[in-house]
Amino acid sequence: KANKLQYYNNPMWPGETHSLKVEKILYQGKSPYQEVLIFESLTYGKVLALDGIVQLTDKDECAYQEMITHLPLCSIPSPKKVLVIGGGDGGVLREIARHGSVESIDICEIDQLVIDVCKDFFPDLSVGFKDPRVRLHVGDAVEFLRNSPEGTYDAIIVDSSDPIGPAQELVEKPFFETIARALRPGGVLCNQAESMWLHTHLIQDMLSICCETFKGSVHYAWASVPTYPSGAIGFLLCAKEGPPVNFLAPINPIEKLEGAMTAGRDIRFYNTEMHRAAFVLPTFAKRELEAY
Ligand SMILES: NCCCN[C@H]1CC[C@H](N)CC1
Repeated sequence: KANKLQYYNNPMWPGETHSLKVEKILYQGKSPYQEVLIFESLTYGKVLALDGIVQLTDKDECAYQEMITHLPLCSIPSPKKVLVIGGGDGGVLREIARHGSVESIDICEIDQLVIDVCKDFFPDLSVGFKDPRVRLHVGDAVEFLRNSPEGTYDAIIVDSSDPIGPAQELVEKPFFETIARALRPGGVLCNQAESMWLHTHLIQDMLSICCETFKGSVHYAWASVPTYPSGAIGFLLCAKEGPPVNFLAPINPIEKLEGAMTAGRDIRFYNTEMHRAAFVLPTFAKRELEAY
C-alpha cells in the first residue's frame, strides 16, 4: 500500500519486512545510485530510507552514529586524522567533532543527493559538515583509498548501507586491503557489521578477511537500534598491526568529549559502560563470531 514502507523480498532479510507508517512524505527522489525517501513517521520523527531500507530516524540515530564513532575513537590515544567512508547524512561527522584531538576529517560519500537532502531535512545530523576540519570527497571509496598515501589515518569509519546496492564492494577483501594500507600502524577501523541475528555468514566472512588483513585485534561489538532489521546492528573493530589496541577498555573517557561539541545534539546513547558492554555477546554469537 502506498502509505506503508514494505519490503518482503530483500535478500538481506528474506521473508521479513520492517515497516513504519508514513505520516507525511517530505522528499522522494532518485540519484544515479539509489532511491531516496524522507518521511515523517508517527513516533520515530523523520526517517531516511534508501531503496526502501531505513537508514536512520530522528529517534534512534544516536545509537548507531555514536557507537560507530566512539568505539574506535575512544580506544586509541588522541586520534588526529580520521576518514569516514559513506556517512553522507553527516551524523558520524557530528560525533567525530566531539574529539578535540582530531585535526582533520576526510569523508568519502558516493551520493551527492544524500548529502543535499540531509542538509535540508536533517540539520541535527548535517551539522557535522559545518566543522572546519571536514574535507568532503564525493566519489567511490575504493578509488579514494587507492589515491590516499600509505599510513595516513589514525581511524577509518565505514558507515555503509547494506551490501546490496552501491555498498556492495565494501565487504570484499580488496576494499579491506586498501583500508589497511591507508591506516598508520596501530590505526583502527570501525566497520558497520550487520546483525548477529540475521547475518552470521556475512559477518564470519568479514571477520576472516579482517583477521588476515589487519593482524592486530579484531572484535565484534553491537548495539540496539529499534528501526534496523532484528533491532540490532553490529560493528567490526579492527586494529592494524602496530601499537596494541584494547577496544574493550576505552582510554578516552566520554566526559572529556561532552564539552568539545560545537553544535547540535548532546550525547544520548554512548557512555563508557555501554562501550564495554557492546563487546559482550550472547552465547550463540560467541560460538559463531568469537572463533576467529
Ligand atoms: N548513516 C546511516 C546508517 C547507515 N547504516 C546502515 C543502514 C541500513 C541498515 N540495514 C544497516 C546499517
